[in-house]
Amino acid sequence: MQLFRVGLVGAGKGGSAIFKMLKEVRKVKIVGVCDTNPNAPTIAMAKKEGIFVTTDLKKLLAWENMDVLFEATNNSEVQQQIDQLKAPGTAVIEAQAAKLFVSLLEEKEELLEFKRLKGELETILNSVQEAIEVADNTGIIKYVNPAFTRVTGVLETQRINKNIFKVSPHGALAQSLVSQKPVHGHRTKVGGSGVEVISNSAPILVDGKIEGAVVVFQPITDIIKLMEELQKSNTIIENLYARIGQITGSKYNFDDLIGRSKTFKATMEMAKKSARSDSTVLITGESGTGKELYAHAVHQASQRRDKPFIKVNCAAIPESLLESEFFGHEKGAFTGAVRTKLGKVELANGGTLFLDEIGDMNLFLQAKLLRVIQDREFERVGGTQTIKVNVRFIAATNRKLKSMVRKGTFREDLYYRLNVVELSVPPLRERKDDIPVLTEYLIIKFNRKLGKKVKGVSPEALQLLVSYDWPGNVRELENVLERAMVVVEENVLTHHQLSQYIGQFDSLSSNKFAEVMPLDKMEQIMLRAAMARYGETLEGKKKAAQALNISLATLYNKLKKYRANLG
Ligand SMILES: Nc1ncnc2c1ncn2[C@@H]1O[C@H](COP(=O)(O)OP(=O)(O)OP(=O)(O)O)[C@@H](O)[C@H]1O
Repeated sequence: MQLFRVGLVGAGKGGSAIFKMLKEVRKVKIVGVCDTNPNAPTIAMAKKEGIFVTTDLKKLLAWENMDVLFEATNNSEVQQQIDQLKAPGTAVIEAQAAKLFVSLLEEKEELLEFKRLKGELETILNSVQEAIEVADNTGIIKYVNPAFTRVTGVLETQRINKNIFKVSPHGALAQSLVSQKPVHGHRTKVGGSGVEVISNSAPILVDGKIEGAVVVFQPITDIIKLMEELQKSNTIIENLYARIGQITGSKYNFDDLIGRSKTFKATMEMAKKSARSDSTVLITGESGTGKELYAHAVHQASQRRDKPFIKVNCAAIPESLLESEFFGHEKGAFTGAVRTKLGKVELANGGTLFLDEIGDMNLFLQAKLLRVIQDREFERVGGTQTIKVNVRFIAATNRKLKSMVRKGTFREDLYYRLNVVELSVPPLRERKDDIPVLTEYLIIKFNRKLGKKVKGVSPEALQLLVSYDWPGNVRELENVLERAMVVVEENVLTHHQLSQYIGQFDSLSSNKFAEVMPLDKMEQIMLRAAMARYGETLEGKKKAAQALNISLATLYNKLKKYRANLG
């Protein structure tokens, strides 16, 4: 900013008034004050401000680059001296004209400030994405910004000087002019363009008097359409989540777990305790001991009972699909990913994720699972967005995870993350007291399923069941009883009937084949053994197919072929 360098001669009353006036002007710098009286009032004021003061006029006039000199002595001798000695570029202004000089300076400054503001405002108005339109208090349109034309397709020349009450009588701008109040979120079509917009307007009030109004608007066709679509999608998602909760809720509760032995009761106690917390649970135990049943029951008794219970069988899913099965994938993440798919982790949000056969999970996925358990967040395959979830984890395995950790096939950190609460389900041979009650319970269950009226087992039959070791645990007991009940005519199961089915698992698994037999017979025996071991459910068949190293489809074909013989 260019400063006017001024000097003052005469520091009396008049000089003092000029001094004060000049101090208020931003563009003025007082370079010196002169008075023959060193005690004149302005001399003290100037000294205080660090301004040069002198009693010798020559010294003040020696300032070369002084633009203006104010003469406030009213002394003609002094005036003459000034005329003789001042630098040629210095203008002399008498005290009476000081006020005029200052107001001219101020006006100039205001003009410059106005120009600057106008420039700023123009830049803002030109660069905003929203359309802006201004009308005066009679409704004549005075201004539209470039975005107005971009949004509406109406040229500035077609709009300026039109009357808003004619071109957009129902718009927000017209409303604000009439009501002298702001209008918010007004949805309308811009007159003459048909473009749907959402607008906000406000009156322009100067000293309480309406001078016009301004409206700012955006095209809403796209925004609203997208919002409506989004709202629809959100409703669908909410409904689907509710449906997932209903469909995937756990099927069993603690009442479905039968037993009376001490070991059974201790396991139940532990399981019930874990249901009251939200900790991760690792259920261990041999195949068929009821690990999955416990997982369902823990979820069912927990706070999460109304939320999904999602099961992943880590052994049944091909390794290549496991990651996407777990975490889902984005559309186009890989060939065949035609749409975005939610993974089991996401589906289980709010509820429980049951990781069955966790010992069969590969190391790569173990690392990914660890992150979800630790941070409760993950990304879909092919996705970049981090998704947060609130999931409780329950894992189960019949493998010895600790020795897998030692061998390096199971991550130690994951093992400890999973094993917050360990629920170890003992094999049936270690809780033989449970066999009579389980038998009773299963007979009732199969009576219902098969439409039979079996009352129980004979004392010898019970003796047989209790003395047997049940390598396939409760599942094997279930299979033996069901097979016997399918064919039984009487209402009591005998030793003879049960002994036909009992032990198949044992003899087959201990590989006691002495005789040579036709291969198709051997195949039948193996099929029967696999079905006895894994059960007739879809899960069981999947496991059987895996154990036999054939596809599920082949298993179904073979079962169909040998159905008559398999009984
Ligand atoms: N205490 C029990 N009371 C009633 N039924 C039981 C009990 N324990 C197991 N079962 C039944 O035994 C069968 C096998 O149980 P489950 O599938 O839970 O075993 P698992 O330990 O998960 O087996 P795997 O390791 O092979 O997956 C199921 O039909 C289940 O209902």
